[in-house]
Amino acid sequence: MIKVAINGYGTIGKRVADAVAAQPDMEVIGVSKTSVSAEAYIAKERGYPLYIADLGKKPAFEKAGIEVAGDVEAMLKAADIVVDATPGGVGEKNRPIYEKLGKKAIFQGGEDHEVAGFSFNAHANYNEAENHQFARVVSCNSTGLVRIIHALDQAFGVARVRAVMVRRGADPDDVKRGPIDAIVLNPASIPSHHGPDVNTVLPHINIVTLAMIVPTTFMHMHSIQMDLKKETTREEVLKVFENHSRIGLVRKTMGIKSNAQLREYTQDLGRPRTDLWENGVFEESVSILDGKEFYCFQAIHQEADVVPENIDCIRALMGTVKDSQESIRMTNEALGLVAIG
Ligand SMILES: NC(=O)C1=CN([C@@H]2O[C@H](COP(=O)(O)OP(=O)(O)OC[C@H]3O[C@@H](n4cnc5c(N)ncnc54)[C@H](OP(=O)(O)O)[C@@H]3O)[C@@H](O)[C@H]2O)C=CC1
Ligand SMILES: O=C(OP(=O)(O)O)[C@H](O)COP(=O)(O)O
Repeated sequence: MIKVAINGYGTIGKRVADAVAAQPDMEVIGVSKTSVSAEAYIAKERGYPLYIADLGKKPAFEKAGIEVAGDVEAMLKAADIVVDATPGGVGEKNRPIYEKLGKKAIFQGGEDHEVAGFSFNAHANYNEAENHQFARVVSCNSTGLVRIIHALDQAFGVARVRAVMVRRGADPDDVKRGPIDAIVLNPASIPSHHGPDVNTVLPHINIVTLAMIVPTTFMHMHSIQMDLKKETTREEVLKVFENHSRIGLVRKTMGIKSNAQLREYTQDLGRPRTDLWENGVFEESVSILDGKEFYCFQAIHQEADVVPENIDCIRALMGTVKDSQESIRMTNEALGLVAIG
């Protein structure tokens, strides 16, 4: 069993912890936080040993009825590998301790590529991970882009990508963030960081991205155009998506035309935390013009799509499963991830 520590038990960390616990070849040896809050009670409820960054805060946790197993360093020592899901920028500060203890670590998209020196996506570059000590799972938007670009690149070749990201303003629990009544260009300059981020995994792709944020909390929406190298048809493209285990199709007949309806659907499916782990490509939007111009809209659930990627990244870095498709299959089966559509 691979012993996994999750440093940072927040939006991403709590999902990764549950995903690790569901795998047949992994166990959660601890999760960490800095302060007493609702998520500390969830860790207790799930039976995950809770470690804290500053042992000086132990009395506050104990007063709240939450047992503290030790400090973060103790957690790291007990682990084979750590998933660092601390807020963006903190991972970089944590890197020296992983180096000191000689632990493998996975960083998230809030860190720069250079923090790990290797950026990861299970379908695109699983086999390049072995022998690395560090990897970074690219951000939620970049993960969604890499999946669809790589799939079409494998099938038809991709000459160039132009994409617009309409990004959710905040996660559902993030009461301090906005916007409440605005469409904010984020950034106003072009390109947004997503294109260069895609290039950390797929360096040969010609891509330009634009991004803005809007007052929603559930899912980003992408408007994507790609020029393909080989002529194809809409039907052939849909087949590629149907055969991809992390690209789902929001069928026309479902009548879903928004993130809100898609959320209702994942909730009704009984997905944990309503998570949409796969890309949600809107079938009706999938278009091929002049044989080579591809268009679509896709929804990306920001809290969820990186979760299975973190699980595959654990196996890829540990070198325990050599075949990417086998790891992806194991992860999906343990999560109950059967792509929608
Ligand atoms: N949320 C999203 O939509 C996505 C986020 N990401 C990336 O994932 C990473 C994590 O983001 P997210 O989960 O949203 O962040 P959250 O703020 O939800 O969670 C961060 C967690 O880290 C804990 N923490 C903070 N500092 C430390 C520390 N020094 N040592 C140990 N634990 C610490 C916090 O505990 P406490 O609250 O007690 O301080 C909290 O549990 C970021 O890089 C982000 O960019 C990637 C894809 C999507
Ligand atoms: O990784 C994400 O977005 P990104 O792909 O736009 O960087 C997550 O939605 C977190 O983004 P945030 O920095 O707006 O919290």
